[in-house]
Amino acid sequence: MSNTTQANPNAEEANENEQTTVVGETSEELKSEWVDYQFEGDPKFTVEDLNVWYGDDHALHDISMDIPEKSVTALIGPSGCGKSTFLRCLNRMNDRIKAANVDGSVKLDGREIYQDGVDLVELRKRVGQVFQSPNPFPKSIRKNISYGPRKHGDLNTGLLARLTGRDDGEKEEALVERSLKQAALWDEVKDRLDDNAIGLSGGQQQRLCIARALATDPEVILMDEPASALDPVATSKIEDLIVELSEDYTVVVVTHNMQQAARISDQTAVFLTGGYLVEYDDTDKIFENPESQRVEDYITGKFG
Ligand SMILES: Nc1ncnc2c1ncn2[C@@H]1O[C@H](COP(=O)(O)OP(=O)(O)OP(=O)(O)O)[C@@H](O)[C@H]1O
Repeated sequence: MSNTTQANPNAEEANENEQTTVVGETSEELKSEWVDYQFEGDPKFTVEDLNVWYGDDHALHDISMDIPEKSVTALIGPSGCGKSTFLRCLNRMNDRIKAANVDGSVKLDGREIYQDGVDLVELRKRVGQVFQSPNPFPKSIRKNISYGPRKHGDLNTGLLARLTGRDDGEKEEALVERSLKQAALWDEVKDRLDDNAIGLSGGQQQRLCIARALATDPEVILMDEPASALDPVATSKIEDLIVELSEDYTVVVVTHNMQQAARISDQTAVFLTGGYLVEYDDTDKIFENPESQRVEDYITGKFG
């Protein structure tokens, strides 16, 4: 059929231009090379042809990328380019947004998460999330940690459990201690576990939220601007923690702070305006020698 020619009479000329483009953004072929990040080890996530719409607004376009396990992947890019939308696709949090429509494939350990029959509670247990502003429950520090495992039926505590002799009090103590230690908060709160979490500083609250996410034994932790509401000292603690956690967990972090991405991540994906993934590579490569001119302009602060 000659439909293509009719629809785009300049197609031949365009093709010629593409072939002569060296570092141009018009070459789809080059673009896909820039996002074809090769790494050793297994992918935790395999994302293929992912598109997201909010009503008529096409927020993410044909995103394909593998995310390696037990490492830190940073998602960077200007405001509104779709970083949070992408992050929410990894544990299907977009399902909660009525206007959101997701098309494409996201596999976790090789198994499709966008298919009928996926247990979303189980998925979100495996893929935990920490948000931009610390949001502890207005409960004791201890209860913030034990809430998730209790909800998932992994911990029996409370009056009924005590009355029926199935109280997991000791297990709870161990879990609270382990999670708070993992989140580098134990030493600061061990003597006040029954105090309300709202009384903690912002940085402590955010580490408590990380401890809360860890308490349900996730494999992946998604973080959306986890330090943007914190002062430099608290930010530095969160950054150290992220690097430490990546020894055992797969961490995917959205950040506006490019120095932070450079400091903490192993690989960086750069999204640009309109919801396109433009380049994805080792963090050193992205920050020292990116392929895309637009990525270089963004990183050097020429726009965004
Ligand atoms: N719940 C929603 N309903 C409608 N549109 C949305 C919703 N969430 C995001 N969008 C739109 O989708 C696009 C991508 O937004 P998203 O929040 O994913 O970008 P972002 O890169 O994370 O931005 P920021 O860095 O400012 O947080 C934007 O145009 C935004 O307005």
